[in-house]
Amino acid sequence: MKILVTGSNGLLGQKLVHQLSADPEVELVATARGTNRLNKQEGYVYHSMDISNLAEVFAVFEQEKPEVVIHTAAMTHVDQCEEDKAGCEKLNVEAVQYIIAACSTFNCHLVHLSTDFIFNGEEGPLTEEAIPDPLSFYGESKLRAEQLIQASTVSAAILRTVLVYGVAENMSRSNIVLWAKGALEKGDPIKVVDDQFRTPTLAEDLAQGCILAAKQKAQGVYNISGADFFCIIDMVREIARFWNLDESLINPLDSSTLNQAAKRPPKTGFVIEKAQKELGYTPHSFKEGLALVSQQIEAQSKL
Ligand SMILES: NC(=O)C1=CN([C@@H]2O[C@H](COP(=O)(O)OP(=O)(O)OC[C@H]3O[C@@H](n4cnc5c(N)ncnc54)[C@H](OP(=O)(O)O)[C@@H]3O)[C@@H](O)[C@H]2O)C=CC1
Ligand SMILES: Cc1cn([C@H]2C[C@H](O)[C@@H](COP(=O)(O)OP(=O)(O)O[C@H]3O[C@@H](C)C(=O)[C@@H](O)[C@H]3O)O2)c(=O)[nH]c1=O
Repeated sequence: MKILVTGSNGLLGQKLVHQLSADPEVELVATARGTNRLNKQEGYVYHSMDISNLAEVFAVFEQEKPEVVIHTAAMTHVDQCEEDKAGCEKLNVEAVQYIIAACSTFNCHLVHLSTDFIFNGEEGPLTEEAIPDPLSFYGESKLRAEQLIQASTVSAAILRTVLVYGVAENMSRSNIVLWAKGALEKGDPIKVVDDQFRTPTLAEDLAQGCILAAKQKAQGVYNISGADFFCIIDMVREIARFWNLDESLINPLDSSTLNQAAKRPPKTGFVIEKAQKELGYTPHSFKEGLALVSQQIEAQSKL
């Protein structure tokens, strides 16, 4: 099966490249904007592909004719989306229309990535049937992308995920596990919200969910996240305990005092039973996820 991945330099994109390039059933085409930033460059084909350039998207699809595309690329800095709405619209909505058009022309199945930020966070954990009501422009853009896919005739799965964490190379965006670990190791006091609730997702688990959906050409909406539901401050305390760091450096904070440009939903998190039953999705526990991250950090430090 030939699978094309967009955004292969990103956190999820990198995990997909590592898993799919080692899979004998898969012929992998990795694409990202500009150069390939991964150290591993064997076992797959790479094309520079800017998802906001319709001609480039069509040229790559024409040349490669993939059977499935896993569309991970997006503007993922939530505050940047609020401050640059036109840029966000271009990447998170218009570019999705280009991917839909390419899938339709080349008869390609689409696996699309979406988010818990399409919800208002009044209650959680949420099932696939929960009613969207985004609080931020990022959430709104991702919801409109979902609606474009649902209104199209392409064969597609929409995978919604939550607060992804993990280690990758040359990352353009950090994540809470690396951020909290880094600060606590330096002995810096940190302020952590005690009014947001999530089911954090190990990047490797999300990649597994994408690959299961791709191979089965799953259709419809699936929640793909971790199974452990946390208040963010408790999650950070767990990070401190895992690496034997000083928990007294963690101070509670009310979200409203963070002064972020975009509002975050207070309580999300997902019920993942549908993905477990229908796709065979088997996420790690948060503790197992931290153990994997720890091994990867050690391996990186030996390079
Ligand atoms: N991270 C999270 O917590 C969550 C993520 N998601 C969704 O999951 C998906 C994957 O996220 P994740 O891997 O964590 O995010 P990253 O920010 O790590 O990766 C996104 C990638 O998209 C690339 N990109 C941006 N613009 C373009 C473009 N014009 N053409 C091609 N590539 C482009 C970026 O490239 P570059 O590196 O060059 O900037 C980046 O590598 C996204 O769709 C996101 O909305 C959903 C919920 C939670
Ligand atoms: C900056 C900061 C964040 N936090 C908390 C708030 C939040 O719950 C968590 C992560 O905050 P960030 O601003 O890094 O990430 P954030 O933009 O909230 O993460 C989101 O990313 C997008 C792409 C998604 O789709 C979502 O699923 C979501 O997880 O850390 C603190 O507690 N203290 C802080 O100083």
